[in-house]
Amino acid sequence: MSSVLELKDVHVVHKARSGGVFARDRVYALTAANLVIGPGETVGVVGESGCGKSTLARVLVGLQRPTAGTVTFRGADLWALKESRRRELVGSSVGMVFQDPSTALNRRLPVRQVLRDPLDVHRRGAPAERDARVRELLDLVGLPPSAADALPSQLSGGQRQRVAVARALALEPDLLIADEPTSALDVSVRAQILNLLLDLKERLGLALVFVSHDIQTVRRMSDRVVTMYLGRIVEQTPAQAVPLAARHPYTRALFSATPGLISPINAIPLVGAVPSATNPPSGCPFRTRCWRADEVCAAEMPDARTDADHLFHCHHPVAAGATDLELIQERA
Ligand SMILES: Nc1ncnc2c1ncn2[C@@H]1O[C@H](COP(=O)(O)OP(=O)(O)OP(=O)(O)O)[C@@H](O)[C@H]1O
Repeated sequence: MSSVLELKDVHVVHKARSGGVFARDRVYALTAANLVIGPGETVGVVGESGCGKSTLARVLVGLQRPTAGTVTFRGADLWALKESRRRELVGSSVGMVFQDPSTALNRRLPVRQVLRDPLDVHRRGAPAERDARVRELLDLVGLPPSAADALPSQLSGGQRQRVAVARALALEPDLLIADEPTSALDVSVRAQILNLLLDLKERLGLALVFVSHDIQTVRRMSDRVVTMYLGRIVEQTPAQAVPLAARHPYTRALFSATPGLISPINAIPLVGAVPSATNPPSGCPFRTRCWRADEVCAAEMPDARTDADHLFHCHHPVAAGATDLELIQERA
């Protein structure tokens, strides 16, 4: 498959922020991540808080340099490039929409300048063409031309997020990364922003990576669901087959706990807390909370197993099509 972007065996290790017990403590934010984003594809990323979703998003948009592994944009090894070339490649291939448009946009600049900035930095077209592009971008995200004169603080949260989307699209990227793009917005405008992203994706043929706590929305929006646990991608499932076709016990538990899906009352319990990312368990990261785990899971990280376009890391996967009730009974 041709790819817009590819991660191969990517690791991100941070020094622990103050509060780590020892100065040498390391946080394993992303471990051995392999991911291929195809043209026009929507990939949804799910997992509990702290599992590495934002770190993955930052790697995908070239904001986070991996500690190890390769990030390939349009066939080029991103971090092997000179800085100027890397900035140019990232700028023209990928746009990012952050969680909170109030902090993501410079409050002192009018919207016109917010949108012109990437065009100026990357010297796109003559000045008159840049102004025309600003008008085009506003139209693309459903804002009137008069919005160009407003300061971000004069706009509503939903309008600000539209400006943020327009800025992300300024250089005509192939890929848009949206990290929790609606969680800072009023419930009433969330659907509008999600619909805008889907509409733009269709009209512009964009690939979209959508990170969210809201797994129902991820499932609805995506072609493929990527499940993360403690810094690892543990499963990649075609979205229309989630949750019943998911084979990783964690994906099943995560989705069964979502109201409105399959069994809102009889959720598979996720017992215990996520272990610390400074001291992840040996073997499979989920094994300390998994009802199927045995000594093999403690000894070895499971290799990727594939089944058509489905991929999972588990020594003891659940049967495809097993119901939540069956899994709850098995667990009891
Ligand atoms: N700059 C950093 N320095 C130290 N640790 C970090 C840094 N950035 C992230 N981490 C840690 O790396 C792990 C992954 O963080 P990340 O923000 O990617 O998770 P997340 O899944 O996006 O969480 P959330 O859903 O709460 O936003 C966490 O343990 C986090 O505390």
